[in-house]
Amino acid sequence: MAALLSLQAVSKRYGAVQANAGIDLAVDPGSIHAILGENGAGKSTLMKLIYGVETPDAGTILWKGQPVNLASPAEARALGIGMVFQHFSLFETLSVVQNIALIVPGKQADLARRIRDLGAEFGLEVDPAAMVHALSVGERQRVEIIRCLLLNPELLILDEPTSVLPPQSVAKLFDTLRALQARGMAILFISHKLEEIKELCDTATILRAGQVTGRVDPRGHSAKDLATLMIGRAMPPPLPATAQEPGEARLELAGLSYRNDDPFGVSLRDVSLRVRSGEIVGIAGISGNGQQELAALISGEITAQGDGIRMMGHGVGGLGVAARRRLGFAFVPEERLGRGAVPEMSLADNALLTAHRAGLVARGFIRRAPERAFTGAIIARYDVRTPGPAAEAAALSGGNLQKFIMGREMMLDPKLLLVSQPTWGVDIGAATEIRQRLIAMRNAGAAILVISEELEELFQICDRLHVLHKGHLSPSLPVAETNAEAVGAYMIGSAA
Ligand SMILES: Nc1ncnc2c1ncn2[C@@H]1O[C@H](COP(=O)(O)OP(=O)(O)OP(=O)(O)O)[C@@H](O)[C@H]1O
Repeated sequence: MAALLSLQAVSKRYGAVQANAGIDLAVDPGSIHAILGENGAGKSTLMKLIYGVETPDAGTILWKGQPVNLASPAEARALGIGMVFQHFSLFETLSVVQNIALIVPGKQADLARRIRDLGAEFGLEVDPAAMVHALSVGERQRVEIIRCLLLNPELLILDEPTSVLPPQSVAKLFDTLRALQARGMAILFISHKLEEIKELCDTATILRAGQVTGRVDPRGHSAKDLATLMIGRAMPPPLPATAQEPGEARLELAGLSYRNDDPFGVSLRDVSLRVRSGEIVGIAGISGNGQQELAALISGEITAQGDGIRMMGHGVGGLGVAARRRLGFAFVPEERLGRGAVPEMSLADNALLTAHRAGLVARGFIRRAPERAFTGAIIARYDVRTPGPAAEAAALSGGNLQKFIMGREMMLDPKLLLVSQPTWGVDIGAATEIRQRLIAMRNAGAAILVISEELEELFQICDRLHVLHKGHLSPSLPVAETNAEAVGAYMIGSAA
């Protein structure tokens, strides 16, 4: 059987970084082919070459045996290649159907119907009339996947498609992908979740530092083996999360309600929550159930009237982000590009954005040497793979940017830390390290609130959990006394 797509000795360099070096790859029709590798290994770069976003410096790309020069994604799409990116490319001020109509031909009414049909068939439900800015990350991803499927591609590239999906949707997505595979579609699948790769993929190509270091059938290897192949060394052992007596309350929400005027947003009802010094509290739930609103209310991006929110003992309902940060609050938002970091600014200037109080500014002037030193320390401590503090945030691989933002906020040594999706897109070695650092911060007395869709992660690091469902928060569930089924029942609203 001839390969649908093959790459021969393909290379791509960005300045000092050899992102891909002499890569050979063959993708057969009807196969689900995993690309594995740690953060910065060159996976996204390789996919961009295949999708015509970037052009290789050397090597050949063959489509159905014919050499092709893909000068743009439009050319790749015309051949039958579709791609869903790690960072989404939707216009926030347009509706779902308007976004899709930009790429997929057809009348909007017909498209809306096809979006609903595909959604129902593949478990990718989304309201075609909803405005994109009001959608959660998980919902936006559904829109991206639907947009690709509407063009009937022969090869579908998915760059970490499951990183923001709740477990139920992952299972549904896998059913979708298997159905597409059964129709002969080839799928290139990037994921850091090794269990998923074992479950779904029939081939895996492993990249390390831009080169192919292995080709395996993932079904015949344990997740541990795959991790070792990927990172070139054994995994660090997990840190035991020993319980300790929590101290004073650092965050208190008392009967907080928030009416969202956006018809597609979620209103919060009577939310009560307390996070004390020395504990990690998790917010579980499927995205789009009020997580964005809750995070914005706690961070101060939305200021609520009244005294429903207390931080470090102060009523902060009317205070903005900067005033809350001055009390010792730090925050990692869900969207790393745009809100967590400014893409076109250097890492050093991105560090300055929230860490300016860490001695980086004097009398209104930026102190460049301390700024570089602070940024260098984040890079070293959090193993951010980048040429240095002068690199643009947008040039970092997804996982490395996430490590940078997490590192920046954790280096501030906050009294209270709010983190949304702490290990989104981060490889398995770095994810273990980030979780260990969160536990170490807790042990040193920090109060930490983690919003995550990954139940397994929450069970690993949290002392207590709440579940957010349709804007309503469940009672506090001590992790030692609950299990995934009980939490799952709250997640779908079948437990009161
Ligand atoms: N536009 C760019 N400019 C400069 N360097 C870049 C650019 N894009 C990628 N790089 C660098 O190329 C290397 C490979 O990045 P790539 O995004 O392909 O990694 P990845 O394997 O997809 O990582 P992740 O798992 O974190 O998404 C990284 O060192 C990255 O910093």
